[in-house]
Amino acid sequence: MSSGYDSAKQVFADWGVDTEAAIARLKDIAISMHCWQGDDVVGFETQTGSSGGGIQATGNHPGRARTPDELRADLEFAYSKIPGTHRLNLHAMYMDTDATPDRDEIEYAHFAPWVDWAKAQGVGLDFNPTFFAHSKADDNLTLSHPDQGIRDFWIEHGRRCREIAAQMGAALGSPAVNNIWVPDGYKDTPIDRMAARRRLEASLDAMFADPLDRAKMLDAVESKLFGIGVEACTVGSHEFYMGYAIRKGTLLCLDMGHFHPTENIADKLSSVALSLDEILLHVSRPMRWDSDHVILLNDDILAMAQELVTADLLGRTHIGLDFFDATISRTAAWVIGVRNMQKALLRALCLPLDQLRKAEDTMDFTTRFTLTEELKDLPHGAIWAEFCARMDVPTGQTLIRDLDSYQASVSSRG
Ligand SMILES: C[C@H](O)[C@H](O)[C@@H](O)C(=O)CO
Ligand SMILES: [Mn+2]
Repeated sequence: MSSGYDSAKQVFADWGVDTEAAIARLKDIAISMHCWQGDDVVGFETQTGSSGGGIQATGNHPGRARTPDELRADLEFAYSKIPGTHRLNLHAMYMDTDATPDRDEIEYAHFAPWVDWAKAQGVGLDFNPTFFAHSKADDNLTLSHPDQGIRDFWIEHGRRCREIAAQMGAALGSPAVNNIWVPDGYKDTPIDRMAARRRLEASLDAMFADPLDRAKMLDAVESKLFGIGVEACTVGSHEFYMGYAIRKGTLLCLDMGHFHPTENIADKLSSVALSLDEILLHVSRPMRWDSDHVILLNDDILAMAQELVTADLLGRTHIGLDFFDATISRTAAWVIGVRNMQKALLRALCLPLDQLRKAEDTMDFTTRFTLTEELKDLPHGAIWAEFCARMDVPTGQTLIRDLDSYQASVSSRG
């Protein structure tokens, strides 16, 4: 234990905060790190279409993972610099097989190498059907397409992904969240939004028709405000999916990049949690038209972590990340992004909640205000450094050197 931690621990203790309890709690929070930051959302299929689904990684920083083995090596490096044990969020387009199944033909065997790897690494897996980057998604319509044949193709893809996720969860002893995001929408104002939304609802119902064991997999649905090419209407809007998730008992995925820029996503947690058992987060950072910048330790992330703690939602929220930046080291993006989420959680876990609640409950807003501002001066960095030291991961300049040297080792990739 460092003397820096000793004195910081005492500072927090003087505020009534037990930093040992905070560290112990943080150690057990698994964050689902998304595979797609590692290769700019390209995937390992041979069959693709022109549709990017309105999402796009920009930049040409060297070192993009081109194979499952390269991606796994990068992931292993990233996990080795992140304190704790975490999860991997895999997309269906990242199958690892010599076969070339179309999306409506995929099977668990095509992902078995990922499960073997996850078992060896001690990480859990989450999963996502891929409803974009395919010729049958080129209209930016999939589950809500007017053509029944196209809808059936994607329903079959979704069904298979649920089965695959359930097998992953069974193999790893922890339920895999299977998250549905479809790019469906219209560039210009549609005449019949209701028809499109009825089609999406019917397709989801067909996909979810077989109940699967919640100990093995959990269904989640993800809304979006707009994307490139679907500026006028997104069929799977927030209201659509919130209603759907409540009625059908699925998880609702709140992606922080999928709302109007002035909306406070942290504020939504306590509202939706009253009507939902579990929530999935895609922690992200929107900027202008993009919904997926790498997360900073900024006010939005701090607020999100604070809500998870103060509303007691950590036990029923699955924290996933969703960003992709190809202008910087992809492994550094993962490491710094996950660590930022953890730092935000640590700060939230180190709040003197009793004092803050008491001030609010007694309408003493001056004290609440004074407390929140004075607390910003507490030595959070020393608690974080101690956590990293105990978990045997570097901080500061050592971390930067490690990130740089790994990046140098992958820079020659073509
Ligand atoms: C690749 C992911 O499925 C995707 O980012 C989705 O979660 C999303 O947020 C689309 O904007
Ligand atoms: Mn997302």
